[in-house]
Amino acid sequence: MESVDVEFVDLTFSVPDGRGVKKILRSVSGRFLSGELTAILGPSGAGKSTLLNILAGYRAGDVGGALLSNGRPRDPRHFRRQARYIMQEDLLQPHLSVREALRLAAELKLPPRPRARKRQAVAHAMEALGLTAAAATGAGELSGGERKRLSIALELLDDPPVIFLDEPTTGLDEQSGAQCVEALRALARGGRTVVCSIHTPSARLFAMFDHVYVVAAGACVYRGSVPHLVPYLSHVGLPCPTHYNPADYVIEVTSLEPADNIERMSATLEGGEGYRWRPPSLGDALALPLVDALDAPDALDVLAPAPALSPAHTTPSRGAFAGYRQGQQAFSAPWTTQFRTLLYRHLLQSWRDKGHLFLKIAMYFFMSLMVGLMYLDFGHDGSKTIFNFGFCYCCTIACQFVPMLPVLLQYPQEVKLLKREYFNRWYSFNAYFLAATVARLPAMLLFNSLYVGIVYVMTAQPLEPMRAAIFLGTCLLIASAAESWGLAIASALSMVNGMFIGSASTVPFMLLAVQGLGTGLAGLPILTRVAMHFSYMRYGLEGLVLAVYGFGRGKLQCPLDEEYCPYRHPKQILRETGLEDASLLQAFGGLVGSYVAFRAVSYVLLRWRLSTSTRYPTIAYVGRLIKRHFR
Ligand SMILES: Nc1ncnc2c1ncn2[C@@H]1O[C@H](COP(=O)(O)OP(=O)(O)OP(=O)(O)O)[C@@H](O)[C@H]1O
Repeated sequence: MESVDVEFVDLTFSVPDGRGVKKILRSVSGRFLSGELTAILGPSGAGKSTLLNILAGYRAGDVGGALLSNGRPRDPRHFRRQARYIMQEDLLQPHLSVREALRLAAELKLPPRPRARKRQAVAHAMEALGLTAAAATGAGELSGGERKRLSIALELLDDPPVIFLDEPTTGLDEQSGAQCVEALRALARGGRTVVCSIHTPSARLFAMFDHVYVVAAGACVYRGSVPHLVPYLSHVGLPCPTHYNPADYVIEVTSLEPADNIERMSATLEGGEGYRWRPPSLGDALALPLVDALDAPDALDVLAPAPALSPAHTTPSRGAFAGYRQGQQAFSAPWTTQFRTLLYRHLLQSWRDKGHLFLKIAMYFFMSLMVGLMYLDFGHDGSKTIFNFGFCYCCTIACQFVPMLPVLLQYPQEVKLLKREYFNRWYSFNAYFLAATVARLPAMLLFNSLYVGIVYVMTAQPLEPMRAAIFLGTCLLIASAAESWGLAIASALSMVNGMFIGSASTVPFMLLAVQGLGTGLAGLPILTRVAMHFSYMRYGLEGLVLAVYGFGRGKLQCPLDEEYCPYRHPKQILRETGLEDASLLQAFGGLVGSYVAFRAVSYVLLRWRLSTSTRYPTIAYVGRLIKRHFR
C-alpha cells in the first residue's frame, strides 16, 4: 500500500507589498503522516490557506524551503498524481444527481475496464461519505454538508494517498461539520494523509483530529497531538483555563498584540526535537518515539472523545475504491473517453438547465420579432435598400452581442470548476477544450437558425436557398467568433471586468465594420483600411450584404407611390457602402480566421490560468499584474 508522509522544512513565502515584501510564511517546518487526520489551525490571516496551497502544489512560485515526500525531495509532477486538493468553494454541476456526478467522475478518472470496478468505486464513495440516501438528489439541492461530502467523494474515486482540504467545515452547522470530519478521519484511518485547514473548531470537532498544526502570523506556534495542546500551553506559560476550548484559546492568545506569545511559542518549538511537541517528562518516562507519542495515555485526554455520528462511517482502506494507481501514466482514462464524457456532461448540463434554455429561446424569439417588425418587408423594396443595409448591420450586432454576454457572465464560474478538476487531474486540458468547443455548437446552430428563420422571412429577403444559406452561415460565424472573443476575455478576467472589457472592446469592431460607407474604401486612410481587416464584424457585414444583394441580383421593384428609387440596383448599394469588391470567400475566411484566432487566445489564457509552473517568469509577472489590477 502506497502511503505518503508530507514534510516541509523551513518553508517561506513572501509577496510584494508596496515598496517592500510581506512575509506570509516565516520558515515553518512540519510533517503530516499517513493514517492521520491533521488540522491546520490559526487566527484569520495567519497563513493557513497559503500553507495548504503550497503543500498541495497549488501555489508554486516564490516559495522558499524544501518539500519532501516520505523523507525525499518531492517531485512535483509525481506528487500531483498522488494528492488531491478540495477547495473551500464546492464547485459542483448543479443539474447532475450525486450518483450521476460520481459516475461521470469515475468515467473520467478511472481506467475504462473493468466497468464493474467503476460502479464499485462509486458505491464505496457514496457509502464512505454517507451519501447513499442522497444518491438521486441533484447537486444543486444538496445541503451544505452533503455538498462538501460530495466534493470529497468525487476526489476519492481514484483513491489518492494524500488529500488536502481548505476549511471543509466552514459554513456547516455543528452536526454536519462533525459528520464531515468523521468521514475524513475514517479516510485517514484507511492509510491516507488527510490535511485540512480549519477555522475555530468546536471542542467536539477539535477532539476528532489526530494532529494539530497551529500557525500564527506566518510562524508555527504548535505542532503535536490534540491532547498535548493543553500541557503545551501550560509549558509556555499560557495555561488554558478550565472549561475553555483549547482551540479557541490558542487562537486567542496568538491573536494578541504585541506578538510576544507567538515569538515565545515558536522559539519553544524550535528548541525542541522532532516535529511534534510532547510533554518532556512524559516523553522521557515513556521513552516513546515521537510518532507513537500521539497515542498518549488517557490521562492526557483533556477533551472528550468524539461522539459516535450518524450515519456511521466505515473505515475505507486504501484501495477500497477503485484500487487503481495512476502510476507514471498521465491519465487513467484514454483521451477519447475524456472527450466523450466531458461532451456528454456539458450537453446534459445545458439540457437539464431548462430555465436557462427556455429563457434563451424566448430571448431569441423576442429579438427576432423586434428586428423583423422594425424592417418588415424592406428586403424586396427598391426604395428601402439603404434601410435594408441597416438591417444587415443590425443582424451583425445582434449575432455578436447575444451569444457573447452569457459567456462573459457564466464562464468565469466554469473556469473555477475547471481549475479544481484540472488541478486534481481529472482530464487533459485539450480534451476539455475540444469538448467545450464542440458542446457549444448545437445551441449556436439552434438559436441562430431560429433568429434567421424569423427575420429573413419577416423582412422579405430573397427566398432563394443559396442566399438564405449564406445569410445563416454568416450569422453563425459572427456568433461563433463573438462567443470566442467572449471566451478569451472571460478566460482571463473576473465577471465584472469581463463584462466591461467585453462590451467596450466590441466598439472598435463595430466602427471599423462601417468605414467607407458613402465614400468608398479608396478615400480611407491606409491605417483604417488595414485595421478593417481585423474586424470580424466587417467580414460579417460583407457576408450578409452579399447574401442579399450580391451574386448578380436583379433590379428591385420601386413602389408605385415612390417617384425615384436611387438604390434599386443592388450594384449601386454595394458601391455606395464600399462593398463593391467584397468577396464571400474573404468574408468567410475572415470570420473563420477570427474564430480560430480568438479560440487560440482563449486556449493560451486558460492554460496560463491553470498553470502553477514558474518556468516563464515574465509570463508569471504579467499574470500577477493582471491578477492584482484587473481580477
Ligand atoms: N497574493 C497575496 N498578496 C498579498 N497578500 C496576500 C496574498 N496572499 C495572501 N496574502 C496575505 O497573507 C496572509 C495570509 O493569508 P491566508 O489566506 O493564508 O490566511 P488564512 O490563515 O487562511 O486566513 P483565513 O482564515 O482568514 O482564511 C493574509 O494577511 C493575506 O492578506
